[in-house]
Amino acid sequence: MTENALVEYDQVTITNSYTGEAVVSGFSATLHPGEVLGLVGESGSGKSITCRSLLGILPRGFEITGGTARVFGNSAVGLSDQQWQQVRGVRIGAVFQDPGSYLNPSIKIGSQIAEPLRIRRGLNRRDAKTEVLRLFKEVHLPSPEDLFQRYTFELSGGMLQRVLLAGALALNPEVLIADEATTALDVTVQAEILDLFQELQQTRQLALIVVSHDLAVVSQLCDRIIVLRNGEIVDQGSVEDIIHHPRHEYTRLLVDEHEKYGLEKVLSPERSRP
Ligand SMILES: Nc1ncnc2c1ncn2[C@@H]1O[C@H](COP(=O)(O)OP(=O)(O)OP(=O)(O)O)[C@@H](O)[C@H]1O
Repeated sequence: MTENALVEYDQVTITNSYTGEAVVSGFSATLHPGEVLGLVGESGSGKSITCRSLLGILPRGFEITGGTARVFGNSAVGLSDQQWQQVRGVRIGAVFQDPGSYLNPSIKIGSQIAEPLRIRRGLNRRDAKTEVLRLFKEVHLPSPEDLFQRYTFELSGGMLQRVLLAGALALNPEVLIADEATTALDVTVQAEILDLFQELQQTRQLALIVVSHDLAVVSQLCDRIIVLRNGEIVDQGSVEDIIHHPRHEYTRLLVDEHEKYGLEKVLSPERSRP
C-alpha cells in the first residue's frame, strides 16, 4: 500500500457474473490527497463501473474478481454495507449526469441537502439550514435563502448540478467523483461548472476523479489521464503526454476528434505548438 493513498487499484478486474464477461480488466490507478485523475473513453468502456466499485454500488451481479482494490486502506471487496455507508457520501462524494434524477421533486431542495447533515452529522434543524446556506454560497448559487424553499422543477440544469454538488460536499469528503457531471449541460454552463470543480478542488484540497467521454473536459481539470477502451487501460499520462504524445491509436483518434473544438482552451501556446 502506497503511503497516504486514498484509493489504490492494482490490476483490478470487474466481472458481470451473469454473462461471465470482464467489463473492466487489469485496471491500476492510485489516488493521493489533492490529485485530479481523469478517466476518458467512449460509452461502455468501463468508466462508470470503475467509479461505482469505488462507491460500493456495483450493479447486481457485478463483482471485483481480480487484483487488489483498496479504498482508504481497506479492501473494497470485503467491506460490509455498514462499512460502505461510512465511505459513500462521507469520504467519497459523487455527482453524476442528470442531477434532477437524484433529487426528490416533491421535497424542498433545502430540506434534501440538510438531511444528511441532520442524520450523519447530528445537526439540529437550524444549524443544518445554516450549513446548507453556507454550502449553497460555496457553490455560488444565487439567493441561497430563497433557493432553500424551492423545488427541483424551478431550477435549471446548471443550478441543479450546483445543488447536488453542495450535497456531495456536505460531509466534507476527501474524494469527489464527477461522472459525466457536465455532459448534459450547454457549453457555457458546462464551462462554469468546470471552473467551479477547479475552484473547489483547490480550496478544499479535494482529490477529484473526473469521468467523461470528452477529452476536453478531463484535460481542463486533470493532472493525469487514463484512457479506457473495452474495459482496459490503453493509455495514460499527464495531459501533455496524452494530447501531444498519445501512444495508442485510440487516444490519437480521441485527440483528433477534439482538436477542432474544445481542446484549444486547455492548450497553452507551448502545448499547442505543432
Ligand atoms: N447495470 C448494468 N447492467 C448490465 N451491464 C452493465 C450495467 N452497467 C454497465 N454495464 C456494462 O458494463 C460495461 C461498462 O459500462 P460503463 O457504464 O462502466 O461504461 P462507461 O464507460 O461509463 O460508459 P457510459 O458513459 O455509456 O456509461 C458495458 O459493457 C456496459 O454495457
